[in-house]
Amino acid sequence: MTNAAIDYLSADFDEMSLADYDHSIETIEDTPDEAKQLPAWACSFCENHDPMCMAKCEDCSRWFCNMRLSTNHPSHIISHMVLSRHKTVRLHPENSLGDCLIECYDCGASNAFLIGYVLSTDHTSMKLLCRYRCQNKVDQNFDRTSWEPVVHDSIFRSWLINSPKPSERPELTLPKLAQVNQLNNSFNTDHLSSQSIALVNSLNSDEKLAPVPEVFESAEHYRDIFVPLVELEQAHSVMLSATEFETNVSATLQPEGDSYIFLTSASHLRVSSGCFLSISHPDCGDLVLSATIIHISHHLDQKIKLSLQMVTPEHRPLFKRESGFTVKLSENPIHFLRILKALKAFPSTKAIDPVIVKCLLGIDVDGELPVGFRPFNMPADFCAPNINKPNHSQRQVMMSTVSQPFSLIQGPPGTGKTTTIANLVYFLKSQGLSILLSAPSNVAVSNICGQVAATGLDVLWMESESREFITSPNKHLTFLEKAMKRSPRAREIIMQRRNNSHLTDERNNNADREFIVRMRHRLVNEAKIVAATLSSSANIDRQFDVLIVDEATQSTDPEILVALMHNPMMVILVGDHCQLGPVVMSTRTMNAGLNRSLFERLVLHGSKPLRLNTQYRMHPCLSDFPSASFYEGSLSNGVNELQRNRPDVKFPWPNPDKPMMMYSDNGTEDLSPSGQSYINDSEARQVLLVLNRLLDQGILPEQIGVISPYDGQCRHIRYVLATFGAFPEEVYNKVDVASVDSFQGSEREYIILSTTRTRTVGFLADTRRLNVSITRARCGLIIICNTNLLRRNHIWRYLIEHYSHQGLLVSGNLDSLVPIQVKTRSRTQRMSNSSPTAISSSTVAQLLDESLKSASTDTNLGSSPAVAYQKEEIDYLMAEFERSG
Ligand SMILES: Nc1ncnc2c1ncn2[C@@H]1O[C@H](COP(=O)(O)OP(=O)(O)OP(=O)(O)O)[C@@H](O)[C@H]1O
Repeated sequence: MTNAAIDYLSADFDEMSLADYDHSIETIEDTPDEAKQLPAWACSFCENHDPMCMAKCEDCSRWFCNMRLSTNHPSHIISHMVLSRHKTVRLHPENSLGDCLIECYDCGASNAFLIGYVLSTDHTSMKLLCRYRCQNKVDQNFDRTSWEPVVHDSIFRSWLINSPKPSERPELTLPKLAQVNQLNNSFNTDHLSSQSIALVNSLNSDEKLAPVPEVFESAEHYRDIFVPLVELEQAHSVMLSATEFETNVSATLQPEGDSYIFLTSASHLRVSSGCFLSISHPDCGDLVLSATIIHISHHLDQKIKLSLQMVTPEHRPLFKRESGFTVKLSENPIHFLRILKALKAFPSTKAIDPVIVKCLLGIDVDGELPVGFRPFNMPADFCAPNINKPNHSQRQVMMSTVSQPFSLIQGPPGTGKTTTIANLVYFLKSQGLSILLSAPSNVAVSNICGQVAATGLDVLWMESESREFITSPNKHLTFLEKAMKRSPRAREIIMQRRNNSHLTDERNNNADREFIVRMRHRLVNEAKIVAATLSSSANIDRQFDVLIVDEATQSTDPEILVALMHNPMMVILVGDHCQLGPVVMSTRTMNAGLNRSLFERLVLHGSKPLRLNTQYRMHPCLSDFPSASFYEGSLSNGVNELQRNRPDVKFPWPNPDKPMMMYSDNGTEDLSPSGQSYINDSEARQVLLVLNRLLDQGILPEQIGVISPYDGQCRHIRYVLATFGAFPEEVYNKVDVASVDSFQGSEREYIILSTTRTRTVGFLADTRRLNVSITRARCGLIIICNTNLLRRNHIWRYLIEHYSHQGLLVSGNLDSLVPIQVKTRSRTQRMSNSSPTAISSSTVAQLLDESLKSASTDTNLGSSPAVAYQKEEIDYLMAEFERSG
């Protein structure tokens, strides 16, 4: 069962009255006697057993009908497939097509979300063909352009499986979505322990969750609000892992250097670096190969290549297989357990200074200072070696920060958050203070370690042990690398462990482990600057004078509590609440406010963050809109047109002085092959044309980023590039194609954005996602979108008008682009051609607030594609819910 399912159905559940609920339970409980008389093919969600309406899920051998509760709700079979991630469907023997799988006529692919039909040129026959392998290879008797998916608008086409309206079948009691959720939950618990099943059952509770207030009365109050929310999140994570497996997977497994390569088409698992994977095969008995994913790359034909570091030593029999693997992802519960431990200890702990506790709770400290705190005066000409000399706003922000115990630093895109942190660390260290540097994700911790180390300071990165084999920049700063340099014995033990030869002798093993633990203790206590993710900081057993959290707006409130347990007298949170916030899995916890960071809560409560205001990333024409729309026009440009213009690049910009354009495309969205996201083939092909044009001009592929809010579209774009691209595959492989959410914090010279949606705005409506999307490019931005849809949304309409009034909204052939003018609402609301877009800050505040309510977001899994993927599911299901509402 997926979290999205639960969200979707829990949302419905919340809206049911208790009487409805009682009645629905009775209805479920009343059915068994009758159900006994139903044929084997009766729908597992309702009593429908009309053979023409039925489909069998081949992945679990259950039958479902193709009816939906009301317009735009998914049909029962599609609900089940989405909730359970099942994809193969068989028709009933009495169906006019007979007892057959819905599969590709040419290659036999049986993922129903991949299958579509093409008509013969004389319109007398049709063929079922899969989207990727066979759609483009039809012979001349068929019209390739007529290909349409068999699942349309969350239901199988009715010519394939009948789908009467509920009003046509009044005798049927159709279950509420909440009941569908509960029933489906019970199908998916086969792989769970009894403890996990208990957790999962707690998901169906109708207990109302108390909302997160802006201010807490006490530590007990804080604990009582957050513990149930974190426990619910944990339950969602367990449910997610229940569906994270695929059987009958075709793959090859081979050694490569120190690691192993698993090349597979099981691409719908939400893999990300650091995930734990187990691989087994029915022919190999109980042999289960356990491994950590250390690198992921995407291949032609939707294949992914996983580099694995094996945890189990014996796996050779698996090498001989090429199909039939079972692949399962495991969730790591430690993250939630650490947060819960900190929350439960919070009321009685002495580990946090009372003044810092008040700051955390949102209580006014009234001039009180933490024990040992003294305000510093920063020298006006302060500058750390080897990094950028601070600009005026950075210096102002640093001076205020070092004079107070608790600071919020807001860094809009490209304004030098990392540079500011590195300068601050250099100063604070020079004052003899010890510093814990933290962030929600390993990527962010690595980045900050690199900048601080560039000033010549020594940083110890306490990377989690599970990431030992994952390559990342600044690895030389990690504990294991430093321990190996410090002691030959540590080197020997770590090298032995890496070669798995330590597994043989248990006694030596214990002694070795103790040696490493002592070494760890020694290095941590000697270090003045230690870095770790918020979660891993729970393993660091010492106090620090200062806590600095980068990307603080991407972590939930209680995640920061984990790091506060180190008793800092100075806390500095750095982030930007106008960009994407933390991801939470459940709509219920989101509605209660768990997706709001501590930073954001304090800003909403009235704290004014210290804002960095000079951006060094974007061509000035690109920063106009974000500055006016999201930062009250306060952003100034640290770079000028000359520094960002590329006169050597002959690209058909509608205005050569403004390297930006919005291309209006009229393609249509479809469900992705996973059934959980969206693709838009027409936009993907337009991306290819634009990308080729940039590459033709000599732009390096590494300088170009292709982004979409939908992971399904990113995968589809990769396929289109690899299949239809004019350049060699190696060139396209160097172009970063990634979801907007995973691109937060990154930049490229040129960005191509494909917004994908054509029916509903979905989670494009999140203002903060829009902000991230349009602030990644340094030299040029091309937005490919459906303007007819997007103009229905408030903030997107402003953006469309901004482009249109400058003649930058276009359609047609790249060599003869045609400008499009959009009608504006009134002269006063119109955006000027010469001055930045004018949207009042109250409008933006309101939009941001609305976004907050509707947004779902990220954690330490954070910038990983896996999480972006989860968000899509939520979006997909929630969009369905909204439409049905
Ligand atoms: N004071 C400065 N003078 C000149 N360039 C600067 C200065 N501060 C930052 N920069 C440049 O601005 C760019 C962005 O800096 P940095 O990576 O620190 O920003 P950031 O706010 O962390 O970015 P992001 O939005 O990706 O989080 C870098 O190229 C950096 O060299």
